[in-house]
Amino acid sequence: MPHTGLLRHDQTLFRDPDVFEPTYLPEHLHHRDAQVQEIAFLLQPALRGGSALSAVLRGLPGTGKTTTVRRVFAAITEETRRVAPVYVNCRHDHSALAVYRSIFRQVCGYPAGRHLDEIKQGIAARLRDRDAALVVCLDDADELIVAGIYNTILYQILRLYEKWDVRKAGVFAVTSDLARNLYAEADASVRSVFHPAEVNFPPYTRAEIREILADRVRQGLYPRVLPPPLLDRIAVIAAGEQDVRVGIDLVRAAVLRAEKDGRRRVTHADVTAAARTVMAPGLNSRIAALSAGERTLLSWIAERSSEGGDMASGAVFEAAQGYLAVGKTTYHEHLKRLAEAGFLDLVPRTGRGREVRLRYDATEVAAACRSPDRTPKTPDRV
Ligand SMILES: Nc1ncnc2c1ncn2[C@@H]1O[C@H](COP(=O)(O)OP(=O)(O)OP(=O)(O)O)[C@@H](O)[C@H]1O
Repeated sequence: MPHTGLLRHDQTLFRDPDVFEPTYLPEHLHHRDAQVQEIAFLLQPALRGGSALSAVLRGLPGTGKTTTVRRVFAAITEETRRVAPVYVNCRHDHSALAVYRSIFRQVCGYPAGRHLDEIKQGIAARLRDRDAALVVCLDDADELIVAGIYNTILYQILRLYEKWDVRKAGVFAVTSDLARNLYAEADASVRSVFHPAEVNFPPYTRAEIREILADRVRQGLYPRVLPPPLLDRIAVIAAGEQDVRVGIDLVRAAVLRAEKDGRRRVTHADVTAAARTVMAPGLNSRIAALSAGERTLLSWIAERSSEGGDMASGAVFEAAQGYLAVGKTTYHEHLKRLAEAGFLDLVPRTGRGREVRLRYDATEVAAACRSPDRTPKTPDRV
């Protein structure tokens, strides 16, 4: 791509647009060595010809659970046929038939028929032929709980060996809901065969997110399209959201905006506008879900924060007295709820008390509090 003048309509800033797609599997997995090792360790017995082990994988959205499992599964598939790793997205496949059809397609290599028993029989026959142990990753397994089939699916997969004379299967149940205990959700008959190890995926730090994004930018964009300070800014926003996916979406949206205007470089304004479209819908609907009291307090905190006021929790309470009719207990309950809902952090201070720190741009929050059902208006800055 030439580097002078405006972009022609047939030119693009994307060297490889696929790397910004949700289904893209990155070549290099950053900062997940410990988790890769734990999963590889759990697969060892099956690789040596024994039973597969199970695990529960936990971590907030965008902490790399899916990517890590898919990377390890891809490596196994290249290496051996003694383990049959299968990935099921339970958001898409949340009926028993859909789950088994997905398993069948991946184990057998062609689409399944319509009858559940025949599908299970087909899976078992292929596993026996290959002398392979089945390992099923149930991503977003919570969806199976909601659909009321979590226990049935686990029970049937984990006891497949009894009925069909195959090696014992393993299940990797994945959740991004940290309040959910996928082991406790299993009933007694399942727990007698489900002894999952727990693999945790902590949120990435800002520096880690920046590194992941820098890698993606190097692969997906032409040089100099995204200036480093803007990449820093995007990493800060994504780290605030504790979700690398937000960063990837922001890069793509900002570059598309520059491309649409025929420019060769992303600007601050592009990132601001991208942040509005990528994050505002979520912010608005979450603010709309707050109680009136919580929303009023959040709006007050946003205004105080944008004016540069003292954000010590006690100072915020004192200052709010002339404005909000809340007692201390209610104030602390509201604060706790706002922190749990991810709008702010309560950061311990040296000395006493805690500091109230907004996770979002204060102007965005104040605007969204005023009209939670509409996209907030923000000045053109990042
Ligand atoms: N360590 C990493 N290295 C490179 N890319 C990563 C890494 N972790 C996450 N990503 C990228 O971030 C995005 C989100 O990752 P992923 O889907 O694996 O997260 P998740 O924890 O499964 O999220 P969810 O719970 O919402 O399904 C993907 O585009 C993925 O490629």
